[in-house]
Amino acid sequence: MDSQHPLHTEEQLKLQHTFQEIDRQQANVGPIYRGQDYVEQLLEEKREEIRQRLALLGNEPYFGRLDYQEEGKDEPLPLYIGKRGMDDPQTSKPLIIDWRAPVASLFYSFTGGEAPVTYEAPDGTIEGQIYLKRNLSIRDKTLQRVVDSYERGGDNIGLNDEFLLYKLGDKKDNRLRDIVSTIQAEQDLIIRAPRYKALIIQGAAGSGKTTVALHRLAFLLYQYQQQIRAERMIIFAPNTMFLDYISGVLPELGVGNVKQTTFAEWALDRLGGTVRMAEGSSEGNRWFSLEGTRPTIDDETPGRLKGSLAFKSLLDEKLQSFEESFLIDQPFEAWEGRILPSTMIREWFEVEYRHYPLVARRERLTARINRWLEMQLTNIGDPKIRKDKSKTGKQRLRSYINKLPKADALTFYQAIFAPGAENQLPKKVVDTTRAYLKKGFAQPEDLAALVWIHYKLNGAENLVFDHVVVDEAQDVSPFQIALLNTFMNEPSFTILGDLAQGIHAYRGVQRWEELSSIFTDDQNSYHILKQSYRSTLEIIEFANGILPHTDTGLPPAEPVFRSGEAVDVIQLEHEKARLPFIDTFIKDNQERGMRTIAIIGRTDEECVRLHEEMVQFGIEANLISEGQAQYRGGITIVPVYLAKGLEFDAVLIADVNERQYALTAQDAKLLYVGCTRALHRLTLLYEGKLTALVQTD
Ligand SMILES: Nc1ncnc2c1ncn2[C@@H]1O[C@H](COP(=O)(O)OP(=O)(O)OP(=O)(O)O)[C@@H](O)[C@H]1O
Repeated sequence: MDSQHPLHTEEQLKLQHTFQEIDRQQANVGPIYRGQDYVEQLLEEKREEIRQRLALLGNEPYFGRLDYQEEGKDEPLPLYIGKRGMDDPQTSKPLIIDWRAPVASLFYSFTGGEAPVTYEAPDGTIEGQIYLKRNLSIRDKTLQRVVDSYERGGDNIGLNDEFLLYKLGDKKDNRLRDIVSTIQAEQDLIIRAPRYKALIIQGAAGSGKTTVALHRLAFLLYQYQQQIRAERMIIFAPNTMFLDYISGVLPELGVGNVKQTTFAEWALDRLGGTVRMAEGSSEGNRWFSLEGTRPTIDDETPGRLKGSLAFKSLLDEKLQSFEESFLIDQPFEAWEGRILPSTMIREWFEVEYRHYPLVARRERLTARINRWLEMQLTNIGDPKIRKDKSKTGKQRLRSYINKLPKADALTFYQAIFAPGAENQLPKKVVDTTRAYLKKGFAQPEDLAALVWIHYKLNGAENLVFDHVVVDEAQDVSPFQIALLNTFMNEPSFTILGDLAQGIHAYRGVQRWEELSSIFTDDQNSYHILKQSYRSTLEIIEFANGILPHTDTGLPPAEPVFRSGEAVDVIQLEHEKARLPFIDTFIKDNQERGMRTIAIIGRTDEECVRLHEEMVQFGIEANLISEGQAQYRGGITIVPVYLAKGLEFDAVLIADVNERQYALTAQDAKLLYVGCTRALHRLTLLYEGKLTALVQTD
């Protein structure tokens, strides 16, 4: 809509008034309090919250308008919807409605037509009519764009997608962004789903899974503000660089203090420094290298096996028999003739302290025997004899307790893999695990088991989750989810992933049932997101061609109708042509306004080599390697297995010959991940014979 249009002027005026109101309210908040008075400090916390809310509104007060007439009211009212709400202090009427408020759900669920609409409010279902749905884009305090996606009585053809397409056409920087202004109905259902559910979401690449999960957290905090605390919510993501990439979304939504971590970091923290990770446990070397023979993946693959619920049951059995045989069947003899019978010791241990975890029971038992000993000593009149007996008694108590087995997670876990241990586990897994455990190291796939044992032996520290988000959940194991579930009174999970991107199949799940089986039927809630928002129609259709080779049986992703350029698959005449091609690709895309450009390689080694060659050629780029903590954006070289979760305006897959991407499900998943990283442009290069995963006709 052009800026001279009367509606533009109307909205311009409304915006000016809104900014004046925000300024007025900001001026009224009052000065910052830095004193020691407790009540004042509490008030200051509230004031600070208001300051932050108004600051957020000061950038972009709202993004949508819905003209809505509630049943029984005389006329429609314009509702302005923003990231946070703001009331008129005089009338207490809302000037801006928080996008998470019940009535705002209409903005997302409404897709046209003149039929009455309903939404769920705390008091029940509310019915009404919609007259107008308008998107407003405000940047740098100015109104940039006004798009009506519905007007009652109008023809409304094609209007619905216009604003979404305008947003999707944006070029990206190095951060994932919020999507409050264009959340789609299928996404909104997930965001607003009830709290006590284990939501499992299978979503196509680019369907907004990560984004939706973050918006869901913001929603839960709003909806259950009296019951849920941000500090007790946690997001698990695959690596620290990905965490950096998504770290902007929650603050943009005005949410702070939600812990964002990787499973390994969290697990090592729980184990309190008692376990170290083995050198060379890097996944790039183990699973994605092209050197040597490619490992096969089955139920005896260490990650699959140690992540299974069957392995957890095996540990539970071992833990139980450990507990049952924990005590030694011997009385405690403090000194000659002064005996505490073993039946008494067993009574204390098995009855009185039964509810404590093993480590605490051991401590309590020690203290109890010690108290018994002190009692015996008080009966001795002669101080010298008493001193002697005390010395002997304490020494004997120490050695008695030392005979009880050591109850720490690593020692227990080592015993599972000790020679001769009967554990029905495959010999190969037992041998390799024993070798590195002996040196005090663990591999990533041991962490769930170690934390579980630690928790069983020591009891849960004071750790309760109000909600857990697990992103890229196709890569996590049932054992990990079952473990996290023990830190909740009732399951409250958002578990999101895409089996077609299950490149870590050696430790992840192959079917969602592996995770849903942890929960009861009424706790489970399964959703599918088919629509893909990230890429152009051409890129999605191209990637859909690879999908059948992933052997996941998943349906093709559905594109939003955003057409771009054709995907190029280009054969190089000679290796020497590669660098000049990359150079031109980068420059060409930069000229077209692309901000993030990725050159995706197959392995770590290939990317390191390519990076060196590019530097020599005079092309500056950021090389991404495993363990990296930051994602910088700009021009990136990245091995395909680390590109998962990220996105780039333009992508060049550096070599797609048949050796790099063989006709296997695992390679198909890798190539699918690579292709679906691109928003606007995708090119594949190869030398020699093209991979059979790609069809050109
Ligand atoms: N409703 C929407 N409006 C605008 N943009 C959207 C919407 N949904 C998703 N997007 C955009 O699509 C892109 C993909 O989102 P996101 O990374 O959350 O998807 P994903 O399903 O986690 O992808 P992947 O499985 O490939 O990691 C992002 O740029 C996001 O901003």
